[in-house]
Amino acid sequence: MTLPEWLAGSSEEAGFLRLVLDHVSDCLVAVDTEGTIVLINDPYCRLLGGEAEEFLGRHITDVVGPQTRLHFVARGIGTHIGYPLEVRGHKLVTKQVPVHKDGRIIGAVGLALFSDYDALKKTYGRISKAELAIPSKPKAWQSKFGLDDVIGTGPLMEAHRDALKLAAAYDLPVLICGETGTGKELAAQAIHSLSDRSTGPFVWVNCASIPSELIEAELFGYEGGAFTGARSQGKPGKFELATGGVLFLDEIGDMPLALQGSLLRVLQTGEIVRVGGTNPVGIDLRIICATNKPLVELVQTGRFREDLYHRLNVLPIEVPALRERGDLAHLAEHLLARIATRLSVPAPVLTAEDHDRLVAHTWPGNVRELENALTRMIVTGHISTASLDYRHRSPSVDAKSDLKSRMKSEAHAALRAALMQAGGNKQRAAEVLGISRAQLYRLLKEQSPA
Ligand SMILES: Nc1ncnc2c1ncn2[C@@H]1O[C@H](COP(=O)(O)OP(=O)(O)OP(=O)(O)O)[C@@H](O)[C@H]1O
Repeated sequence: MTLPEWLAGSSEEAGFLRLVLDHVSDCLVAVDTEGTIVLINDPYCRLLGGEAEEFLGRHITDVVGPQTRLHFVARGIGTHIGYPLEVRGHKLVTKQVPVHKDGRIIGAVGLALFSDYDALKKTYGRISKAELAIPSKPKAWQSKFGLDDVIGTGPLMEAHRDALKLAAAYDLPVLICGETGTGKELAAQAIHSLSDRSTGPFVWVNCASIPSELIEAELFGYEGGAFTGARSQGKPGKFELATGGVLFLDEIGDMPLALQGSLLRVLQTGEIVRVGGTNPVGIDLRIICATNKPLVELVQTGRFREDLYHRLNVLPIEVPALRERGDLAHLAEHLLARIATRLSVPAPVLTAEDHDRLVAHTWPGNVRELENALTRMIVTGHISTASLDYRHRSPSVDAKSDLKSRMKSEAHAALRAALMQAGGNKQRAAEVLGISRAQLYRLLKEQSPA
């Protein structure tokens, strides 16, 4: 092994350290903050098929390949554990950790946790068989859906699935547009699941629902004591949590203008600064945005920054509205089966009359509305869609109070169905309905006798 000056030396300790590093049977490499290799042990040199002198002083990506993240780790994006890497035809599972000195990051070390992928798979199989609990990423960070969950037939849906596959193949920003409930979040999750970042987190932020005074701290994190009520040890923001994966910015059209400026700066510099902090932290993530707002119109009327729009709109995806898709019957059958399984009841069969009713409706709430109507059908035995046509009808003044009470009772029926579907879990029921927890509690309160 050849050591950099700061590790080289003739003392007994330095000699012993060199031997230890070479006798570690796993590959080990260290870089400085520029990503330049400053240390590499014999096992790694053997895997690379060369001598240490050939590799020292070169950038890690030149030697190991572009998919390594060690140079980002050396710039402070955090630790990667279990990061898969293919080096000269060898599949490794690595751990990449920053090296600190006097409270500052001075580089990073990459260590192969497993150099033999097949052996790892066999070990994993044995562990799974023994049903040992393997700690997993928190559920909220994982994408739950893949391309197979995007149900639909016909040319529009085929083109949609092709667009998702294309977006998954390139590590570029994606802007997903479409009406409410069309499956924009589903599309974002499918892209993440299909992409090279699938082992990284999928972190979701709803730009419309976070109070504007909290949104900076939520996105960029904060240092301890940054403001009244802040945790003393500080908190990482969504950008940091999404390191190595995808940050999904839902309802981007509702992002306050001031924050749009901050987001643009992050995208330009690739760094964030926590609220109350001074040190920039490098970030490595992919941004996927979604909106049901006409973003171009928002740009024209000055409510959305044009420069940010162009940064985000690299790979645009338009999710078709349900009424345009032409595959309603197919989708309905599929969803009915899925909901029935979730509720542990047999799936009802749709009659010709049911089909007619479904096709006659315009589905302003798209697939989410269809899911809810079908859930209600399972619970009540009949399809009720009419009152949800409110956006497409103009009721007379006399009809308004009747319409209001019918909408209320529809909302309560939907609430009961969603609670059943979610096994009584209110958070999940709110998600099923696409409303906030506070709205769900309001509905529950309305429903309960005074
Ligand atoms: N093609 C599809 N196949 C199966 N399920 C779908 C499809 N599209 C949407 N869904 C389902 O419809 C519901 C709404 O989807 P999603 O939350 O992705 O919509 P959205 O467009 O992000 O909604 P919003 O604009 O209100 O945030 C989810 O339960 C989702 O699984």
